[in-house]
Amino acid sequence: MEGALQRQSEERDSGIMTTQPSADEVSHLAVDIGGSLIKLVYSSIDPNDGLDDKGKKSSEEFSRVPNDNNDYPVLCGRLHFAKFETSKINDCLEFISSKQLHRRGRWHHEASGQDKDIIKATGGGAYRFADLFKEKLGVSLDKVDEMDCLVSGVNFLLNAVHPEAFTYIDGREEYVQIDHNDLYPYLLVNIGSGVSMIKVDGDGKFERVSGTSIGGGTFWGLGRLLTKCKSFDELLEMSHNGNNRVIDMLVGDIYGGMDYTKIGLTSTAIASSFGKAVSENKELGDYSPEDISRSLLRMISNNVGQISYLNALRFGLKRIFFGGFFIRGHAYTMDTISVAVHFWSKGEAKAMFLKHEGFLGALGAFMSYETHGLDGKITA
Ligand SMILES: Nc1ncnc2c1ncn2[C@@H]1O[C@H](COP(=O)(O)OP(=O)(O)O)[C@@H](O)[C@H]1O
Ligand SMILES: CC(C)(COP(=O)(O)O)[C@@H](O)C(=O)NCCC(=O)O
Repeated sequence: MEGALQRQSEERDSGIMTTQPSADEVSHLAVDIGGSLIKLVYSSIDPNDGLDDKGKKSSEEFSRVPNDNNDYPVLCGRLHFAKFETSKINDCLEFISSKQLHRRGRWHHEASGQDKDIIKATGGGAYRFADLFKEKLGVSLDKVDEMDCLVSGVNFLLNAVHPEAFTYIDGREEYVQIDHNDLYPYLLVNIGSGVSMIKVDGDGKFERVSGTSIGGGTFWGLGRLLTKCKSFDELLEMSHNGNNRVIDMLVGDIYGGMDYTKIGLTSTAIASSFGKAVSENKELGDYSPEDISRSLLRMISNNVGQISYLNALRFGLKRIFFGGFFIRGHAYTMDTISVAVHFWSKGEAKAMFLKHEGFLGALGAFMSYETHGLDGKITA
């Protein structure tokens, strides 16, 4: 599959994809309504669909073929992904309505009328916005647990999609060959608005072992307040050009430019995030938004990396998969998390990232059509 899905999904911030299946071809829609973003996953059956005007793939094909009875399992055809800001839920509803994604097409003529008006939904918004979906689209949300969805989403990706997981070391993405016989246990760290850490022992076998409220929402919320930037992408973009050393207090700042070798800290290690702002007689406006964004991104990525490692250590886990839209395939974020995991584990644990990072929950909800057998099979 060409490029990272992250890049494809960025093109879809407006919710507009290059090609759309017709309503007749849409088979299933699932939504994950989080604290910051709504994620949609829907499938279409037409094999020609999903190609943009340049003939490139704009969505992902999952090649489950009809079974012996000539039935199509839910997860067949082409999957489409879209996302919206949760604060713009009306745009999302408009998108679903204009594409008739909630009206399953000709493949579902045999599904009962009641089943047709139900869509699988996960995330807190499945509760918060249930009435709105009913009012605006006339559909009921069949709620699926968020943690269940994250785990089934990631297990599906790790087992069925290659390449999916990759490491990010010294500025290089390297895809990881997953050994299906040696996948479990692992730690899944989902960095959404907040952060959940889940020890996964198998299909449907997991425990949420920890979490932190210092996550993607913190980066975006604090960043917006401190830099006055207008979008998450702008904030992330600014971090590219920033220098965290302007604001962060380094070990060298405290130790007169020296390393603190005895406890393994180099002079360039951050001793205190944002710590320099205390000792300098400067106001917020004296710092560049780029430097602020860089320090903030580094602080949060480092913190998540460190807590993740500590939880991996707690349970003797060597592999940590990071998901959630905070990552956004962003080089500096992945680098900071990788370095934190490497540093704290002394190279024992490995940070891995996922191409479909932000769609784990939505994919899990999508797959629950199959698991829960809402209408299970589609007769061709
Ligand atoms: N376009 C965007 N708008 C807002 N936040 C974004 C955007 N893209 C990435 N993010 C980041 O992703 C986080 C949300 O990640 P996500 O996995 O969707 O979590 P949630 O389910 O809580 O919405 C935000 O808190 C922010 O850090
Ligand atoms: C409550 C949540 C599961 C909601 O998921 P999200 O919308 O952030 O993806 C998540 O924000 C979280 O795990 N927060 C951390 C709470 C804590 O453990 O302190």
